[in-house]
Amino acid sequence: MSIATTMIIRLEIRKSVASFGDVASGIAAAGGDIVAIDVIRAGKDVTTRDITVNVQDAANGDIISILSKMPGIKIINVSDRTFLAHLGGKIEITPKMPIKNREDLSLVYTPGVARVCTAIAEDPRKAYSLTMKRNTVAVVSDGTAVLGLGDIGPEAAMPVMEGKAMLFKQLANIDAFPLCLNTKDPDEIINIVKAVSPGFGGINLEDISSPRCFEIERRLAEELDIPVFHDDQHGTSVVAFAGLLNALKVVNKSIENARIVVVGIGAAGVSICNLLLAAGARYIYAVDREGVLRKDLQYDNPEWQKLAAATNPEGIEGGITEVIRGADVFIGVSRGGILTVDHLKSMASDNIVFAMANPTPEIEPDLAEPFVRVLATGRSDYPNQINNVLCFPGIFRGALDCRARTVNLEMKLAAAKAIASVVHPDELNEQYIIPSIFNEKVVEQVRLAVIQAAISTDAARRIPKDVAAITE
Ligand SMILES: NC(=O)c1ccc[n+]([C@@H]2O[C@H](COP(=O)([O-])OP(=O)(O)OC[C@H]3O[C@@H](n4cnc5c(N)ncnc54)[C@H](O)[C@@H]3O)[C@@H](O)[C@H]2O)c1
Ligand SMILES: O=C(O)C[C@H](O)C(=O)O
Ligand SMILES: [Mg+2]
Repeated sequence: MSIATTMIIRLEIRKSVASFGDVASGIAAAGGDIVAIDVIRAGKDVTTRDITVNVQDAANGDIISILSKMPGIKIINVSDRTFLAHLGGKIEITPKMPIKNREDLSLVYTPGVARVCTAIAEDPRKAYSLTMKRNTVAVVSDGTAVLGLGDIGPEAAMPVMEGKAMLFKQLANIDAFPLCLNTKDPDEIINIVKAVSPGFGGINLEDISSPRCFEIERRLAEELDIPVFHDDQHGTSVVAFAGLLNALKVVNKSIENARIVVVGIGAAGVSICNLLLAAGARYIYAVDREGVLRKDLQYDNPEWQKLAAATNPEGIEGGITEVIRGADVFIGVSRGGILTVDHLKSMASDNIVFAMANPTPEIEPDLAEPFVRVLATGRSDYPNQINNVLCFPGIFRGALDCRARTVNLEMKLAAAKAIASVVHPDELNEQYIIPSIFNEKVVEQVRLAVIQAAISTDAARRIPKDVAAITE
């Protein structure tokens, strides 16, 4: 699929050798459409210009290669719309009121602020009413499992964390702060998160590689009284389960009898297997690089050891090829390109395939489509986007609003069912098993379901007014 995009090319034209006309005809020849020209520097011999060009993705490379071969032309920089959207970062902090005069200053800052500080010192619970704590989430990453890109480091992880913060704000009005840590040591990560936690109402762990992520989350959840939620584990499993509930309805199969292959038993894969087991699945086959997990093998990773005992009931040996034969469902949370058309052909009829690796799915959707009944990916440019963004804004909105101590299994199952229920049974079909992230009902319904589940499991410390009104 080619998507029209805009690029800005900064180039120097040496006037004695080339003219702007040469540049314009080069761009036109490669299929680009010039929409703006800015003169950055007009020297006697050399002029520097920014040329804004509309192109089809496919033509991108052609334009640059034609221009770079032209005598007298030097390309200084090329930006596309994606890069331009990231200039200087994607979020900022905005005060709720302006400070216009001394009176305002003495309210929000010294001396007025001191009385508020004292009130909180006397009763720390007041942090929820007198600071931003009730609406803040820390998005914490060490940059070790960023999308499917792997260990690219904390600086390189920032654009994803800023993106998550944008989504928290736009979809659930939550103020989220990207915190990318320059350490991979679980003890140090735990200590840092605990140390910064007073200002936050919740902790969203993101893109921390497995198996380290399991211990980090478990210890933080035990030691903090605010919800700690590893999005790649639970956000992903909630959304995958929501999609699966609806996909199974489309093909008229049950979760209890479906043979489900999950590939990539890292953060997302472990949590998906656990949630599906909790929801009644009996035939799960958990495959990682060394093959399918089996009861008769020993694993260093305690999560794998537990899963091995609860999955692969027949003790099948081998890898994807062996377990996908006759399977009803494939869920990929591993890396791009590991699934083949032959794998798909060997599945049961009316098969369901969720190729969720980002940004490159386990199989190209165009390649898979003819051999799959219900197909979903993690991407926004194909139907059925199964991405954890359908979960984390609503689950945190609910958890913050009822001041939940934790996010427990019941809250996750409730969130998944809420997401699935946004697709009305009349609308349900192969191309529409999961609501769009822009569907405003998603956050609203996930929030409500999560609060109700938190209340009924004693995880809530307060009942929001609107929920109290419904339950009265
Ligand atoms: N769509 C979504 O909402 C969503 C959410 C979370 C993660 N993901 C994607 O899922 C993938 C995994 O994310 P994660 O956070 O669980 O990472 P992770 O590093 O914790 O786990 C990845 C696992 O995949 C395994 N793996 C790699 N290559 C494999 C292969 N060829 N065969 C079998 N297993 C293989 C690794 O050994 C590892 O256990 C990434 O591509 C990520 O972008 C998608
Ligand atoms: O960030 C995403 O788009 C989803 C998920 O958190 C991932 O790591 O791939
Ligand atoms: Mg992630």
